[in-house]
Amino acid sequence: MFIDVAKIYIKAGDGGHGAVSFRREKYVPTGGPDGGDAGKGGDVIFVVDSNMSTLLDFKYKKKHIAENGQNGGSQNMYGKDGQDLIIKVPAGTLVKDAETDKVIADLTHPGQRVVVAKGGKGGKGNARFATPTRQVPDFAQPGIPGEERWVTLELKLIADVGLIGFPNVGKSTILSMVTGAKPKIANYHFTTLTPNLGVVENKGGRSFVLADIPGLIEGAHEGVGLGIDFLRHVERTRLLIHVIDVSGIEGRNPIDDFEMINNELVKYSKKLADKPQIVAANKLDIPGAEENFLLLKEYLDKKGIKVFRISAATNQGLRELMLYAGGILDTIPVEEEEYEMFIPEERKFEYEIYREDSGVYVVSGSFVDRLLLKVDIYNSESLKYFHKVLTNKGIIDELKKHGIKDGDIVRMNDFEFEFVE
Ligand SMILES: Nc1nc2c(ncn2[C@@H]2O[C@H](COP(=O)(O)OP(=O)(O)OP(=O)(O)O)[C@@H](O)[C@H]2O)c(=O)[nH]1
Ligand SMILES: [Mg+2]
Repeated sequence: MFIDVAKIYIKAGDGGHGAVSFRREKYVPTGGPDGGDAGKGGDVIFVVDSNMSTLLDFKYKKKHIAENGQNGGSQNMYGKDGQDLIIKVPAGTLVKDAETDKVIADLTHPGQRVVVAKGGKGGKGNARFATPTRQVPDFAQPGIPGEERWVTLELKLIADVGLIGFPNVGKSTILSMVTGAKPKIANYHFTTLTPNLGVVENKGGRSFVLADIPGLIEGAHEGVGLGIDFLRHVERTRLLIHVIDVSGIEGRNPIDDFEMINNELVKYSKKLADKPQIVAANKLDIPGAEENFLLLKEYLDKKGIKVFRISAATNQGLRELMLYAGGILDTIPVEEEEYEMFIPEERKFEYEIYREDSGVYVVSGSFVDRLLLKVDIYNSESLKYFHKVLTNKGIIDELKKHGIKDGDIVRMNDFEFEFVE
């Protein structure tokens, strides 16, 4: 089975909590603080494995969770970091945030590694908060939760040239004749159910990777037949070879075939429809094909589209076609795929300030969410730290710009406090 899309849940490890602890020594009623720092949560890291060719593994295993960091201990004991979780994927895997469909990572070359979910930082132990004026810090930092999200994995085969066309026109036959690939070939529609790849070793020319995908029919963009999902695999090619059966044995007109397939391409993506395309008129060994070929050629000549006369079954014209394809490949610029990159909420420094009708100043956003996680609002020492961060990050100044005065109320999520300069 060929699985080329999968949706999985990933979660990086949570940071452990810093410890609150005091030394106990003989004859000393209360020793100094000795609560240790906690460990960081493990990251979730994607790595390209050249031995993998499908996303099949992800059909059964949906949840991928990295280890949490350990809590800090007394006597300044550090908590251990959680272990990273390595997820292996085949080359050509695009990792997208499932919610926004934005791209998190584009994994193309073997060995490539990308951290897709960051482990949370471990909290500092109370020993870290001791200062000359604060000798008994009775608080420590909690750990930060690890990033978590649902991601969609999409596998796009990495080929230079793609074969497209109606079912049964001879796409797989071409692949089998010009590469070492052994795709299934048969005289019925939808013989090919999953894409096939092969390498064209162009002697005296440029070698390239050729992809054969399942056939398209009218309405493919609405899911008719096998649909157009497989077009994803030719999205990254530089050139399309549009295979048309000019024998007419299936009762269709080759010119209509050409238009119909291109119409489906446009409905899938304008970019794909605009890709350079050459036509391979196939099955010229069948009587009557020649006439149809001439009509098709006249039609395509007017459009400036290059057409080749071939018979895949008898290996006629394939070498010229492949040499031509290899020859123009380098003249076609590789289009850098443009996608909207995903920036995790947790990594943005974002907040918003506004004044409610009641007069309360509201500060909200991912920055606030994160800050509140680090602060123990019932602890005065921790609150001083909180105030310091608000000052350093410019939030106090922002509040003043919004006209805040001493005694006004500020609300951050569930936490309200009186503003005092
Ligand atoms: N006479 C003749 N038959 C051909 C030629 N090329 C392919 N065929 C036959 O056409 C039928 C379909 O060939 P395939 O290569 O499976 O066609 P396909 O386009 O891959 O079909 P799908 O996978 O169903 O989309 C098979 O019976 C082939 O033997 C040709 O040049 N001449
Ligand atoms: Mg086929």
